Amino acid sequence: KEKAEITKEQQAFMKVIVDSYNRHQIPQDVTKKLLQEQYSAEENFILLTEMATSQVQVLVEFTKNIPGFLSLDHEDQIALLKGSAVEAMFLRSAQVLSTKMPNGHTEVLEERIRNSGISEEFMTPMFNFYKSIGKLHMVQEEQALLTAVTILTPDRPFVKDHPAVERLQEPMLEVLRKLCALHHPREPQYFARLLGRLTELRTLNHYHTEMLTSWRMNDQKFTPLLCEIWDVQ
Ligand SMILES: N#Cc1ccccc1NC(=O)[C@H](C1CCCCC1)n1c(-c2ccc(Cl)cc2)nc2cc(F)c(F)cc21
Repeated sequence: KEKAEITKEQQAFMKVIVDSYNRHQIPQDVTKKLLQEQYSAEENFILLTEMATSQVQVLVEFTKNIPGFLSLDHEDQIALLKGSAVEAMFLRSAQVLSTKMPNGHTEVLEERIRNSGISEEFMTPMFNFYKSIGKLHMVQEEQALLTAVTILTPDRPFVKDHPAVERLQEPMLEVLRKLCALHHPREPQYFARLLGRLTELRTLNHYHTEMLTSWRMNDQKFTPLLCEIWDVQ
């Protein structure tokens, strides 16, 4: 019995994460802009760097609210942020695309992204991921916790104190497991499928530098923050 129930302290813990996730939302202006008109590859790239830059700032604020994160070794805090920023961006983008929109909007949005300037070869892996996230119909709490679980991945490059990160990730995974059972009672494998998406997310990590440098335009410009976070320039 007690295995399934979300305890009082887990509820409080989850509230901190979900409130912070909701508070640190980028206004959905990216979808409004993309739905308004088809931009050139140059304009889309600038929009991407703007969105990605504010996404990193939002990610830092969200991460600071994860209970225990600020008591980690400072260099490990940086390593976790650097290691998860791209995945958090694709996870956020997938969640934006899987948001319920008026009829036809999702198709237009997809079309605009397909023609945004990204090289053809990356479309399939990217949209496969977006589709697989969409099919999960995650509730907001699951989205927030999945993002937190992604950030607190112990085996990121340069993380020194793995056990300390695992100790933070474990309670997160426990609450997420209970949430999945609660919101998807008829899908006992839902939690496992959710975590499987994190593996797919890592493969996108692998593509992202090429996605940016092969954007259909010459000499892409990056903000200093993105040069830090993305392995570019
Ligand atoms: N960055 C970022 C970010 C942060 C918060 C919310 C959405 C974000 N995504 C974005 O802005 C980009 C836009 C930027 C303009 C040109 C077309 C893509 N994006 C990406 C996409 C991110 C990266 C890389 Cl290499 C390729 C694609 N997949 C999207 C899916 C969506 F449904 C969506 F609306 C936007 C999406």
